[in-house]
Amino acid sequence: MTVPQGILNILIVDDETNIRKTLSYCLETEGHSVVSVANSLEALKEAKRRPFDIAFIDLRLENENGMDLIPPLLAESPWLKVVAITANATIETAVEAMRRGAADYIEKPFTSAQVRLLTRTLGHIRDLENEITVLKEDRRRFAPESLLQSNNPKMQRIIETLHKAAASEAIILLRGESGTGKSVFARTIHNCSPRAKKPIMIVSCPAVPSELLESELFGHAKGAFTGAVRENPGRIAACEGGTLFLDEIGDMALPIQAKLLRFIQDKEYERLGETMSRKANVRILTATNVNLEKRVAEGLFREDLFYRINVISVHVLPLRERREDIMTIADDFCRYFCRTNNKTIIGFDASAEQALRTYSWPGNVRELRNAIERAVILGNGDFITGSDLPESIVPSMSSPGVGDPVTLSTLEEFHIKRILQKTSSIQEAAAILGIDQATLWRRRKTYGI
Ligand SMILES: Nc1ncnc2c1ncn2[C@@H]1O[C@H](COP(=O)(O)OP(=O)(O)OP(=O)(O)O)[C@@H](O)[C@H]1O
Repeated sequence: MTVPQGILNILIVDDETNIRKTLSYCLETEGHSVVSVANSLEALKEAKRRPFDIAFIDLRLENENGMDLIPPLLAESPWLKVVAITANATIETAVEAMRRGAADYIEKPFTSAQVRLLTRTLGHIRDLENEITVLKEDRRRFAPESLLQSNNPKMQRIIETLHKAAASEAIILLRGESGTGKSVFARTIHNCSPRAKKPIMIVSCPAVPSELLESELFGHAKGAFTGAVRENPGRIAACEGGTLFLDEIGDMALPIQAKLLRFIQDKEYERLGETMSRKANVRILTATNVNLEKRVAEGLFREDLFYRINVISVHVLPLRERREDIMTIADDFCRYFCRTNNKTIIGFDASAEQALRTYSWPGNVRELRNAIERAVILGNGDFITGSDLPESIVPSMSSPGVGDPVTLSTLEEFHIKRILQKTSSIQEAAAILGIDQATLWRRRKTYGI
């Protein structure tokens, strides 16, 4: 279990001065901020004044029942984790405290170690809850409905197909250039499917070295290979009941393709280093930005697997082929990055709009997103201007050459862009650049290409 790093706000409600002192000392030495009170009235007053994460409540307060304090405290702070302190715990008292909303209970006399352990566990739960709130907020900001709209008739048909297919169990193959939003579509398909409440796992095939991809997907037993110091259940097991999204499936090595085919056909697989077959109920979504038919013809992709994953195949259009969406998406990003950077920018001036509308966007929505984020951060006025946009999208700007007064990373970005435009697969581009595919994948994410 991970120990929470955050400071917790803790309330202690106990009529015994000694208990208040010992508990406070124990929790404060752990770095937490503690407030201790002797009765319900003071407890409620404190809870109105500041948000607490955990409350230790003695069930036997001087003239009152601590049990009665639990519901009003929770009404004030629904996230609060209440620990009931009992003198001689009976199952009935513990059950009653839990029924009223306590998260746990501790019996007197208790040790500092018990208190610390309990606090860490509850703090860990609070951390997870906070994380979920942040993720939900992120999801709300990028709500599928607002994301998946297009002014382009072809894209509208594609979106409609995906909405229909989402409800089924069908494997969907998302095709399209890098950065067109295939992963965004995959998440949306999952979120619109009956599996929405279960996890979606995303595995980007080129991002994981080939020799590790098999164990990443299917898991491994302890000692299955050098370095396998503990067992790993794998991503398939981790998204039981949910969806597994295999990004850039065209880059998957042949031996792993064979194992994936078996899983798709039989819903069965084995962990690395084990002979026992395991079952899993997982829907597969895939994406590729390479020509899979060509890879089949070259013997690099199994034909039988290709037919299996090519049930519903959708081509997500590059941004340059749906220019009517550029300004809508740019406006959305502008609003989003203004919120996250506390800026108030009204929109784009004519020069910026002209540049955005005419640029070819080889990095598609990803490149547009990066350009707008940068412009929002750098922009000073009410409007984003052409000069706030990256040099690469302003037409008059020529590519930097070796020896020009530019940074190494600018040169690298331009060079990688050029090579990607000239080559038909990631492997080919990586081979020319002299770096491995995983490195190229990371560079593309960094530069938004
Ligand atoms: N319709 C959209 N609305 C808002 N943001 C989008 C949209 N499509 C893509 N994006 C953003 O663009 C970036 C690239 O999207 P995504 O990773 O889904 O592309 P991809 O086609 O899967 O790329 P790759 O093939 O390189 O994995 C992400 O930051 C994503 O949030």
